[in-house]
Amino acid sequence: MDPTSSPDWRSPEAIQKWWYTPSQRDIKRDYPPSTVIALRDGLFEAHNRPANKLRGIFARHQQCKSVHLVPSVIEPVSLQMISEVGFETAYVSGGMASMTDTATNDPTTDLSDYTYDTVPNKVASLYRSQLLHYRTAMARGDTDRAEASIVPLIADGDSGAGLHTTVMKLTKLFVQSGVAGFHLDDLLSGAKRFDGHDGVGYVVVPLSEHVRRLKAAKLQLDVMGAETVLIHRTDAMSATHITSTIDPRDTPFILGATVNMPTDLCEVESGPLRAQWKIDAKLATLEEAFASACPDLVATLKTRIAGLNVSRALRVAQELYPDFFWSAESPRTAQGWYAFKGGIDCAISRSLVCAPLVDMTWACVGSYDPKGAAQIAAAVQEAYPGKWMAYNITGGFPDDGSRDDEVKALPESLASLGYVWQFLPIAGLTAVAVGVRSVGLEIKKGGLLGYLQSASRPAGRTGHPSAEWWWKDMARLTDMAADAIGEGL
Ligand SMILES: C[C@](O)(C(=O)O)[C@H](CC(=O)O)C(=O)O
Ligand SMILES: [Mg+2]
Repeated sequence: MDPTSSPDWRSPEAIQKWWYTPSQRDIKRDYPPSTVIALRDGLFEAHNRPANKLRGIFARHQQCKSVHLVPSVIEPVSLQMISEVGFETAYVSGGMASMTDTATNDPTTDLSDYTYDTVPNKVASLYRSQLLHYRTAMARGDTDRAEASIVPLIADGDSGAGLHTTVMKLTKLFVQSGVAGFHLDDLLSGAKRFDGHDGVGYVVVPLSEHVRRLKAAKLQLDVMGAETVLIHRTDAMSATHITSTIDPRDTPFILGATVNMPTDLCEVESGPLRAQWKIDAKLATLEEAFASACPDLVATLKTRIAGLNVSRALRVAQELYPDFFWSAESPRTAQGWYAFKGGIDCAISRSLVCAPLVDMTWACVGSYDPKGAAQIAAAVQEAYPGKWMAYNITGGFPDDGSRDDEVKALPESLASLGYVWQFLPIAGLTAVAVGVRSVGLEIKKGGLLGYLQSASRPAGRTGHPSAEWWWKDMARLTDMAADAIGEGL
C-alpha cells in the first residue's frame, strides 16, 4: 500500500511512533513531527527495501563482531560481478564518479566540484541495473540470485553541495535514486590541495555547519519517510584550515601566531617567504600558547574559556595576562581561511558531536593507523555504545610497506574495535583498469582466440554478462512484453 494514502502519513503520533522504532530511536532530533508533516509531499518516493537490507547487514556484522569489507563500483557490470562473488554492499565513490560521469563530461580530480546530481545519477543507474538483474533471475526461477542482486549501495554525498536547502535537495535525489545509505563530510567543497602547497591540505567548515548539513539531511529523510542510512564523515584528521572560528567547539584546534609578526601571512609572497613566515610565527593553539606564556594561570584559563569561541577566549586570556599575544587573524590565508590543528583529537571531538545525529560515524583517514582507529572507536563506543562505525582504506594503501600478514589481519582487528563496514573507495576503478588491461593484452597477443580464452568463455561459464544472459534471459523478458502488446490489430 502507498504510505501516503494512509492517515499515518500526516499523523504526528504515527511519526513519533516511527521515531521510537529501532532504526530511528537513537537519532537526536530538535524538530517536532508537525514540521515533518508540513514539508511532506503527497507522493511516496523512498526505496526503503535496500536501506532496510543495509541496516540488517550492519546489525548482523555488529552482532557477529565482523567487518564487512567492500570495494566501490563505477558501472553496472562491475556491480553485478560484485554481487555474484558475494559482496553484500557496494560503495559509490564521488571521486570515481568525478573521473567517469559528470554533467560536463570532463574527468577531474576528487574535489566535489561537479554538479550535485552526479553521484545520485550514478546510483540511479546502478540501482536500476540491479532491478534488471532481479527480473532476469526471477525469470529463471532463481529467487536467491534475484535477492542477491539487490546490493545496498552506499554513496558519497561529499559536503552536501551547499547550504541546508541544497543538502535537502541532494538528499531527496539520493532517496529517489534508490541509495541505501550516504555520507556527508565537513569539508569545504573544491578547496582541497593535494600537494600541501603553502601548507594547505584539507579545509573544513565549522562544526556547526557540518551539524547543519547532517540535520538537513535527516530532516529530508524524515520528510520522505526514508530509512536511508545517514553517515557522518569527518576529514578532521587531514584538516589544515577552517573557514571560520565562530564555533566554540572548534576553539581547541584553531592555530594562531604566538609572535607578533610585522606582516600577516596573506601579505607575503608565495614560496619561501611564506614558509619562513610560518616558522617565525610559531603557530600554536590558544591554550598551548597560554601554557608557555603563563603556565601558572593555565588551569584558570581552561575553566574560564570553556564554551567560548577563540575571539572571546582571547579576551579572557588577555584579561588574565595582559601581555599575552596570540593571533588567529594573522596566519589567515589569502582566501581568509584560519590555520587549524587537525588530527585525532579533533576527529574524535567532531565524531562525538555528530554521532547522535546519524546512524554511522566515519573519520576519514589517508592511511591505516591502528592506534588512531582504536582511539576513535573507543571514544565513540564509550559515549554511544553500539553506534555503527566505518573505516576507509584509500590512496596507495595497503601497498605502503605494511607486511602482508598485517594487511590480512586488518579487517579482523577493525572488527574487534567495533567497526562494521570497511570500504575500498577506489577499488572499483582499479579493478576495471586491471581487468580490461589484462583482457586487452590477451586479445593483442592471441587475437580472437585470446578474446575467447580470456574473456568470452570465462564470462559464459560464470553467468553474466554472458551472451546467454544477454540474448536469452534479458531477451526473453523483452519478447514477453512484445507478445503481451501483440500486433496492434
Ligand atoms: C572516499 C572518497 O571520498 C571518494 O570519493 O571515493 C575519497 C577517495 C580518495 O580520494 O581516494 C576520499 O577519501 O576523499
Ligand atoms: Mg569523495
